[in-house]
Amino acid sequence: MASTTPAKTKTKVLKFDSEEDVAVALAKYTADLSEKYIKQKGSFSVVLSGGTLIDTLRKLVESPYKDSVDWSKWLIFWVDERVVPLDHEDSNYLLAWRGFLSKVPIPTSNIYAINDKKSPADAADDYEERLKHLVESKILPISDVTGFPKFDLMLLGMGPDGHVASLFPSRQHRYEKKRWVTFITDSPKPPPPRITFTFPVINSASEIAMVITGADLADTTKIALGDGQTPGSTPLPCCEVSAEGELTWFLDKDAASKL
Ligand SMILES: O=C(O)[C@H](O)[C@@H](O)[C@H](O)[C@H](O)COP(=O)(O)O
Repeated sequence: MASTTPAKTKTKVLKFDSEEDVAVALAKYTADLSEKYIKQKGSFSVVLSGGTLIDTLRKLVESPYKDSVDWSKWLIFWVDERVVPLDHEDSNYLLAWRGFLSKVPIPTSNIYAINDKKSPADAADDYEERLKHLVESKILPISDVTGFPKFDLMLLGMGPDGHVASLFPSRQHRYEKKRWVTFITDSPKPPPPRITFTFPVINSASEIAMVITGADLADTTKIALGDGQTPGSTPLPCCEVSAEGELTWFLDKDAASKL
């Protein structure tokens, strides 16, 4: 199989005066990509995270985008999900449903939530199988570069410990190279059971937005963008993110304060 590390990622770092400005810019960026990919390939596959990302996406469900985006062509996935019932307060699906998905007309059949009746291991297998089925049905393409599925846009957050998705610095599954989706039963960030895309899948995306706001992320942002020192000998997960097309960092003033 071809290398899982794309040759060279184009990285853009955008700094904004406030979280509100990040939200405005993120909505325009996402709506522009939606138009570009729908024109190019007839659909737009978007991979969501949990955490504050959904709130930062809030401008996308307002005017003008609420009416101008062709929501019928969107496909929604999760880069990671907590293995809890979909109506549980900890569910990333529920978070996204309340803050985003319930406000726009994305067909329900295009929303790929996890199977919440399964154990973490089985839920990861099930999600990977469903992705494979979408590839076979030519709904999702495979990257020519890596051989992993290629999503149009991944919207990622980051933890102060440098985790992205549910790939944590101190957990071995961050090094998974073969699976598309893996699981963890002892996440250091609660709740403990989670499934997550692996780096080969994340790094095969056409576009990735790292959406980072708040002073508690300033040190990690400095490390991730290469100006600081990584504590310990292995790079933090946030330093391993790359995209086949473009990686764009959206930072507010607080997150960018140590750059
Ligand atoms: O399920 C999750 O917990 C998330 O997907 C996780 O990867 C999140 O994106 C980061 O922890 C950042 O979270 P905040 O945006 O809340 O800081």
